Amino acid sequence: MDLQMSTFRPRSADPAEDPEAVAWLRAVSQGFHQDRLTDEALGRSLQGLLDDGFTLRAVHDHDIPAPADPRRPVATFSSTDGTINAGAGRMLPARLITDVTVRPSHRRRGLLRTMMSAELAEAKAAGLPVAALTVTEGGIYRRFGFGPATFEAKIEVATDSRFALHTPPDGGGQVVLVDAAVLEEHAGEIFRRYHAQTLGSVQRFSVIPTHVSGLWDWSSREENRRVRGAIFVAESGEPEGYVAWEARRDPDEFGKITVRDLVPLTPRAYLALWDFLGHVDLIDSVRWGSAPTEDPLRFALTEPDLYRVRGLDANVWLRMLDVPAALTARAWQSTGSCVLAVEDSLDLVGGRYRIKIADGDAEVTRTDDEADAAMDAAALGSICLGGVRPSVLAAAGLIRELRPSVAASLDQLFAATGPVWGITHF
Ligand SMILES: CC(=O)SCCNC(=O)CCNC(=O)[C@H](O)C(C)(C)COP(=O)(O)OP(=O)(O)OC[C@H]1O[C@@H](n2cnc3c(N)ncnc32)[C@H](O)[C@@H]1OP(=O)(O)O
Repeated sequence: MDLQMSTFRPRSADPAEDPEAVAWLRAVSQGFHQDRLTDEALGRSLQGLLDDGFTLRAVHDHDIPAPADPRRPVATFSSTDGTINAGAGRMLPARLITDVTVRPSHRRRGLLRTMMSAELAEAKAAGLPVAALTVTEGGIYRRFGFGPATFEAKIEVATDSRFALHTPPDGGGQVVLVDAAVLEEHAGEIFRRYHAQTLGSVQRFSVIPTHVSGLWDWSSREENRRVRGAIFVAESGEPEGYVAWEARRDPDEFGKITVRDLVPLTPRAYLALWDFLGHVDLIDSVRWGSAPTEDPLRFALTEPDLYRVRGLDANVWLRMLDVPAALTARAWQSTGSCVLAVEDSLDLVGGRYRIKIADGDAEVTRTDDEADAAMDAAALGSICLGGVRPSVLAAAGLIRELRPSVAASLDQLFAATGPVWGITHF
């Protein structure tokens, strides 16, 4: 095999003018078992990559025998830069990684490792404090120093005649049904405000409003005409949240709603949107895969048993690239200090760090002082936003206490400034 890795940027949204990016996109869709891409899908994908400033990484096998096409990459990878809300409205810059595929004929020969190592080294050199990704399989990325940092609950709520809230929306605002184009128009701005105020949120790519509205479904690469949408409009006339969903129903049976996206800006918008979903006729259950892990809805229901958690998934995995930059970027609420020893098999952030916290800020410096606890880069990625407690990772064997019971004081030190919740998938 004559394998060669390259990086490049898409040049045009016209598939005819960018065969290199087209071959790359075809390889990605093959890797994720998606349908072959039409010209329209290629054009939209290229436009999305251009709009969001993506860099594409590819591995080509120049020795691949005919009739295989040597211009089609055998491995793909892409990245761009975005932000993660790190509390109190502070934004943590992040290298966002996606589109990772390796052709079945070339798997388990180290191509992912080669691409990931190069990407992380380049992101660190470019000054990014962290890298982030969402996973297809949880077993892949810890070895590269990624730890799960934010979580989302898969829930199912029975919406039969028992559905009622303790405090039904009081008339201060209204949920209105909207057409897909109207939902698309508002979804980007509503999410932008959600991102600015929600700890753990990751910036979304520009194609998402079109995707959530169903006007162009990013998975099926065609319009999804089943999607419906509603916006909660406050008394002031300001949109304060939206929900997009798909309903499915067999004749003579009650149907089910699957929420595609639900973005509330206020607690009252959240409850009003749920009150709406809970009272859709001919529907007896609503499923959603991105509920907050501490969900107010469970407590708002007069019959809490209507609320069932079907699963708890990691949303975003974080990889430290610059520990002082990452930890000083987040908001803190306690006072104190600790020394952490960080081990890193990729040699990007290994070492000992003193973390001093006061008045909502951290001062983080390298030190030779004795450490209070030791962990790998992935464990630090998990606890860095406050979405995972250090004592839980200590109990899991992923943080070693070097002073008795230090994990409990690390819990206090690293405590988040609010609920940690992410609803971005990439
Ligand atoms: C951020 C995202 O894009 S998530 C999407 C990930 N992509 C997919 O799921 C698409 C389908 N899968 C694939 O294309 C490939 O199997 C990949 C990309 C997951 C792996 O690519 P490969 O080139 O085979 O991985 P590579 O040979 O570099 O393996 C690196 C290490 O990861 C391990 N690994 C690779 N895939 C997996 C897996 N699915 N589960 C657990 N471990 C894995 C390897 O054993 C190896 O471990 P080691 O170096 O510690 O011994």
